[in-house]
Amino acid sequence: MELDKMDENEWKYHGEGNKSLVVSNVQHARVLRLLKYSTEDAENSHKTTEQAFRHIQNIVDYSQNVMKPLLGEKYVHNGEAVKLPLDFVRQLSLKVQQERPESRCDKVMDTFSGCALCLPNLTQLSCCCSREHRPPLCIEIKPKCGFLPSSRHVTKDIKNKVCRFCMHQHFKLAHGKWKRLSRYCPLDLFSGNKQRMSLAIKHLIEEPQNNFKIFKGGECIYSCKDDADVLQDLDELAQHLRPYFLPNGSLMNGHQSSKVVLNELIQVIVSALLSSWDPRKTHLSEGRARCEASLLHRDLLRNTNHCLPKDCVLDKILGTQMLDSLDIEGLNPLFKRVEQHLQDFPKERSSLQIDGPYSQSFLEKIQKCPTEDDGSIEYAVGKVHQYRVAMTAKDCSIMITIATCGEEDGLDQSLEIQPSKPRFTYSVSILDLDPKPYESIPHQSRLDSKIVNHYLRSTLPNNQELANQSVFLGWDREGEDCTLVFHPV
Ligand SMILES: O=P(O)(O)O[C@@H]1[C@@H](OP(=O)(O)O)[C@H](OP(=O)(O)O)[C@H](O)[C@H](OP(=O)(O)O)[C@H]1OP(=O)(O)O
Ligand SMILES: Nc1ncnc2c1ncn2[C@@H]1O[C@H](COP(=O)(O)OP(=O)(O)OP(=O)(O)O)[C@@H](O)[C@H]1O
Repeated sequence: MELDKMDENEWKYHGEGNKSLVVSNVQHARVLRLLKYSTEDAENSHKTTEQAFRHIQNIVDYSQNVMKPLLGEKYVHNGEAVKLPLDFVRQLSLKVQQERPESRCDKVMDTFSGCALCLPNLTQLSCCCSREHRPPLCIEIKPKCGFLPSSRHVTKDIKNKVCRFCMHQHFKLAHGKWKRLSRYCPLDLFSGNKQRMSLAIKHLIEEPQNNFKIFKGGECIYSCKDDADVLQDLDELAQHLRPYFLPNGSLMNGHQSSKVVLNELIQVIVSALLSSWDPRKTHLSEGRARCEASLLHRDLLRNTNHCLPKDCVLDKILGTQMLDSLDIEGLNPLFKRVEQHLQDFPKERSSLQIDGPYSQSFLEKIQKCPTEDDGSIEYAVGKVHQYRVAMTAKDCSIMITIATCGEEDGLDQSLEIQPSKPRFTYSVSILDLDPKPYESIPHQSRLDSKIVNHYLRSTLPNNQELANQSVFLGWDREGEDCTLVFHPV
């Protein structure tokens, strides 16, 4: 890529999240990830080129030096910070504007700094040796948090029974973020049990929200529609997938074939998520792997063995998420200890690496953090760093890219679901591995209370937990909507 000869016509809109907008190159398997600002402070908060470049370099360093060692070399692509001509970035911003979903237009793309992150396009296969030349399929899953907390600091028993995602669904529905509840439960996906995993993926397909997308040849063919009233068209999706999963000339009729095709897709996703070269298993603790809100029959939840192949992508993500060992409720006092220490010794902010640099020594602070609280600032900082890394792992996405291949395509990585079925070459990657800001911890604490209180109020009206704890009624001042809540004493 020649940075001084950038042409906006060679790039197109690819997708976006809350913090960044992504464009893909029409010829090469590369994307540019540009940061976004909220429209209110776009004028005031834009950074100088040097500051923006440092910010993006921090993301690269964090991916490379912190997340890659934790998640595994093969899954993480840290990318490269680049400086682009301002004219190119402005033209690009105008070009992509009409493609952007309305729900994301509360933020604008950074057109001031010219800085971006250049990454491989993970919807393409780097070595696509398929002889059939069918465009690769890519399945993107944002799995979210896959375990229940076991921390003794948790004050609400419901947090030991129902997972954060399932509780959060009710809060999101009430606040208009989504129009329907998703039946997906991350604990089913992370269970390692193929039946539970298949059901989790089926629920993601039914209601993708921001947790599931499919790309074909780099184009997004399936995701949550901006008009969330519209139900997903599964037959249309199956039409796209049919050539990959059903042999030519299959006589199956429309609806029947859609079911078969989607089922095959689910089996391929499960196999890719569980694929590992390591024969060992990670056993999951029973109590942390079952969510009472999951729709699965209790017997299935109870009678299954919960384990993940060691080093499969789910094992790596779950292990990193579990660095949050204290839960936000146990972390909060340690965050306050760090805050107090920084007030007393502001110069130590840099040696404690509160805002980076995300170097080898940042990783060491995480890995060498004492297991018991010895009252030290080192313990508190280590736990805060661990929590932030766990937050990144709770918000990352998995990309599974597959292409059909024949018997003769001697491939290193291939998925064979059953000998009679098509074989796929595949790659699995993890994306969106940005550091979560230290300053966001108080927000996490407030959000946690809001989600749990809302869940208790909305799903369990005569809830014993609330009844036991409430002595007087008051207004939740943290809530944007000033909802009536019970205050524990
Ligand atoms: O807090 P959560 O669990 O709602 O996660 C946020 C995500 O919402 P979700 O629940 O996945 O729809 C949210 O995703 P959406 O904007 O809702 O697509 C972001 O990923 C946000 O991260 P960041 O602040 O942009 O770095 C995420 O915030 P962090 O908590 O990871 O900072
Ligand atoms: N390297 C990549 N290759 C292909 N597609 C990508 C790549 N990076 C990002 N994308 C696409 O762009 C979308 C937005 O990227 P990303 O998730 O990094 O944004 P974000 O703003 O950080 O998200 P969040 O809302 O989680 O903060 C992704 O969901 C994915 O579809």
